[in-house]
Amino acid sequence: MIQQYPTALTIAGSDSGGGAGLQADLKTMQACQTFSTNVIVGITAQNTLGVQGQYPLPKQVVTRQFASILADFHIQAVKTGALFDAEHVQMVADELQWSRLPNLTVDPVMIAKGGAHLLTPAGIRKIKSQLLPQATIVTPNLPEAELLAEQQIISEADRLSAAKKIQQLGAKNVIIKGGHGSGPLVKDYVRLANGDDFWLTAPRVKTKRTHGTGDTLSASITAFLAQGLGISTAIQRAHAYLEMIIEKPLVLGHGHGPLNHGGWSAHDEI
Ligand SMILES: Nc1ncnc2c1ncn2[C@@H]1O[C@H](COP(=O)(O)OP(=O)(O)O)[C@@H](O)[C@H]1O
Ligand SMILES: Cc1ncc(COP(=O)(O)O)c(N)n1
Repeated sequence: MIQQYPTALTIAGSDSGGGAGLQADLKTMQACQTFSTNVIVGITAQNTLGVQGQYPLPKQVVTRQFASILADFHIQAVKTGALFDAEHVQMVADELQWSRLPNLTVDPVMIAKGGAHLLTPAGIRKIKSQLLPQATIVTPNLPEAELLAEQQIISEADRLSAAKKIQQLGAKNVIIKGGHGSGPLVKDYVRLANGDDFWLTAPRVKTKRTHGTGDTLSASITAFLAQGLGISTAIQRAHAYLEMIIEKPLVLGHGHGPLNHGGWSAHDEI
């Protein structure tokens, strides 16, 4: 039987609040017309107010999920999200290495919007040494880019030099997201493997309903890569999708609320 629908894999943590992590990835992929399988690396007890508990899963539970997925599906693109610690980053890097799955998006999730750390310092070092060399694209926010590039990022020139340093760690393409910046515009900086670069700019929406924005952008890029789009087009379409739904949030929870992933239709122009 020939698989007839674009299919991806997300390797991530579960968010009981439903707005970020694995749950954001699955909803995003569906909205962007790609089917996603999933490897759950750990479970968080979480809501819009913060992360109340983190429970990384035993190695056997993680590797068994990979085996089940790889035995059945033809995976066209992959993304990683919260991976918790060095041991789990290594597990995932090993599975990706031997399975040789194409189109890897690494979202180097380190700190949740509410301030909780979702990755240990040793986990950050492992992402740099084991995952970035395999990455088609890495999608850090500003604090994550500072940690990966080991430099402060204040000016636009700092973003350019940080993106170059992150490429030197092995990631082919880099997007440094600008949500944590200030000013009336949110500016994401993209540097492609061939050295071309560009900015994606959008009006800063005045909202605290930004839980899962990073997961949503990286899952959307993954969905479009699974469909065979080129990296530059996939990034631009993902950005357009995010900017469309961030303007129509669901009013839920008491903290950083979730996005409305289904808040666009396939007929919308993105
Ligand atoms: N207030 C906002 N208005 C418009 N776009 C935003 C806003 N906040 C974040 N974004 C967009 O959401 C995406 C995720 O950005 P960011 O918040 O920096 O990442 P993360 O969720 O990983 O911390 C980026 O494409 C960024 O441009
Ligand atoms: C399981 C999990 N994965 C990722 C995030 C990051 O999302 P955000 O930065 O929007 O809090 C999260 N909060 N929880």
